[in-house]
Amino acid sequence: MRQLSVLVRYLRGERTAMTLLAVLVPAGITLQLVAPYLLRAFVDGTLSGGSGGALTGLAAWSLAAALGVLVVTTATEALSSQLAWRSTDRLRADLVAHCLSRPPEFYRGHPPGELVERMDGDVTRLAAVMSALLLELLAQALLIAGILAALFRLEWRLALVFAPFAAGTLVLLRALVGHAMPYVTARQRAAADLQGFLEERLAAAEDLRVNGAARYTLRELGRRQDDLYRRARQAARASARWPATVQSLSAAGVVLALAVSAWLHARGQLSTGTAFAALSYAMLLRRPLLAVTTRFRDLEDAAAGVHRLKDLLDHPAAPRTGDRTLPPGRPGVRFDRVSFCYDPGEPVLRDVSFTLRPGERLGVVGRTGCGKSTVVRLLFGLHRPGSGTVSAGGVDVAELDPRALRGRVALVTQEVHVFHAALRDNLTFFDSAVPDDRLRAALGEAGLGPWLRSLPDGLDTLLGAGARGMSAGEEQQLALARVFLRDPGLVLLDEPTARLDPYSERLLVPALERLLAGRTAVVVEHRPHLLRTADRILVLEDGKVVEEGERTVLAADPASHFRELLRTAGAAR
Ligand SMILES: Nc1ncnc2c1ncn2[C@@H]1O[C@H](COP(=O)(O)OP(=O)(O)OP(=O)(O)O)[C@@H](O)[C@H]1O
Repeated sequence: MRQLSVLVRYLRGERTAMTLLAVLVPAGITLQLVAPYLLRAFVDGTLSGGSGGALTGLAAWSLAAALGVLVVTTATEALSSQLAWRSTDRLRADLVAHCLSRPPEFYRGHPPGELVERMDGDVTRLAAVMSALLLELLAQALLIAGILAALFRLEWRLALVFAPFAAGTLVLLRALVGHAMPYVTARQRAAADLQGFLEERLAAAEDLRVNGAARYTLRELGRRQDDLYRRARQAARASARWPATVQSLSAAGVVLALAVSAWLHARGQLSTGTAFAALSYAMLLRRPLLAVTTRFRDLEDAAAGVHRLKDLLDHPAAPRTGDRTLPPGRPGVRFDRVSFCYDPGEPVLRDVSFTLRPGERLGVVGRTGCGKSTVVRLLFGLHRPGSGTVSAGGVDVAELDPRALRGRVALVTQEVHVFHAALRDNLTFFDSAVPDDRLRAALGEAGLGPWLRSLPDGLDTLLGAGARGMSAGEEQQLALARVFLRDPGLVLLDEPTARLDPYSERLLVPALERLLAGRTAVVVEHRPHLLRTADRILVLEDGKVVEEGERTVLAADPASHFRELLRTAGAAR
C-alpha cells in the first residue's frame, strides 16, 4: 500500500472535490444503513396491525431513501471520475516531462513501447483506482463499520456473531494485497516487454521484410505472448484464491445470521421485523466484502503500476547543467585530456585532446567503433566526460545552459525524425512564431526549394506516417533545413550521408557545404571526398588520438594514418 502514496500526492490538489466526496460518501452509507431500520419498523408495524397511514409513511421514507442512494451514488461517481481524470492527466504530464528530461542512457533502458505502456496502461489503471477503487474501498470499509454499529444497536448478540467474522475477512483481505503483488508485477512487466517488442519491430518492418526476418519476428512474438499468458495465469490464480475464500466466508455469514435470528425469534427474543432487518444487514455486509475482494485484483494491478511508475520517476535526471551561454560569433572547440566510458568498463575515449579555432573545420576519421560519434556527442552535451574538459567558445560544455547550447550548436546525424505533423511544424518544432519566409529560405538553402513547390499544401502539407512520404535524402535535407533555421555557430555532422545512395548524396553535398560555410564544424565521415574541405583531421584508433594536424599536410605525408585511410577508402570505391 506504500506505493499508493503517489496517488495521495496527486489527490492533494483536489481539495474541493475531496471535500464534496467526504460529505457524499458518508451520506450514501447512512442512507443504505437506514433502509433495514425502516424495513423493521414496516414489518413489525404490519404484524402488530399498525395504522395504514403510518405504514404508508414508512413506505414513502423507504422509497425516498432508495432514491437518495441513487442520487448520491451517481453524484459520487461523476465527481470521483472527474477527479481521477484531472489527477491522472497531471500524473501523465509529469511523467512525460520527467522522461523528456532524462539522459540518453534512460532511453536505452526503457524502449519507447515500454514507456508508452507505462504512461498509458499504468496511468489508465491508476485512473480506475482513483475514480472507483480507492473510493469504493473506503466507502465499503465505512459501510462495514456502519453495519456492525447498526447491528449492535439492533441486537447486540447478532453483532457479536458478525464482528469477528467481518474482522477475520478483512484480515484475509490485507494478506491478499502482498500475496499477489509479485505475480501482478511480473505480468505487467511481460505486457510492457511485449509492447516494446512490437513497437521496435513495427518501426523496422521494412528492414525485417526485406531481410526475410518476418518469420523469426513471429516466432519471437509467440514466445513473448506465451510468457505473458503464463504470467497472467499465475497472477490470476494468485489473485483469485483469496476472493473465493472470502466469498465462501460471506455466504457462511448469511447462513449464520439466519440461524441466530431464527433461534432468537423462536425464543421470543427477537421481533420478526428485527430478524428481517438483521438479514438485510447480513446481505448488505456481504456486498462490501465481496466488492472489496473482487476489486482487490484491480487495486493490486494499480499498486504494481504505481510501483513501476515510481521506479520510472526515481530514475536520476540528466547531469546538472549550468546557466552559462556561448559568446557571440563562431565558437572554437577544445578537448582537453578527455576520457569517457558509456558503462563501467572499457573507456571509449582515452586522453583525447585537440583544439579547433573559430571557423575551422575538423574531420574526424577512424575505423568503425573507434569513438568518432562519441566525440560529437560529448561536444553536444549528451554525455559528460569521465575526466578532462570539453569546451566550446571557451566555456566548459558542462557549465552551459542546454538551451543556449542547442541554440548555437547543431548536430546532424543519419537519424532524422519526421513527425506526423505539418511541414511547418516539422521545421519549427511547433514554434508558431517563426515567419513563413524564413521557413522557405531555410528549405531553399537545404536544397528543398523545388520539392516545396511540388507540395499541394506547401508548408501546411502533412508529413510522417500515413501522410506525405519523403525519401531518405529529402529527410536528411529537412534535417539540414532545421539547422539553417537556427543559424548555429558550430555544426556537428555525424555521418549525415551514411544511409544515402550516391545520387542522393550528390544532391545533399552542396547543401552541406552551404551549411558549413562560415561556421566552425566537426565532421565525422567515412567517405574521404566529404573531407576534402576539412582544415584539420583527427584520426582515432581504439578511442585514442593517433594523429592530428592540417589536412593538407597529413594527406601529403605518405606515412600518415590519414593517407593510409584515404588509400584504403579509395581502393574500396
Ligand atoms: N550508447 C552506448 N552505450 C554503450 N556503448 C556504446 C554506446 N554508443 C557507442 N558505444 C560503444 O562505444 C564505442 C564507440 O562508439 P562510437 O559510436 O563513438 O564509434 P564510431 O567510431 O562513431 O563508430 P561508427 O563509425 O561505426 O559509427 C563502440 O565500441 C560502441 O559499441
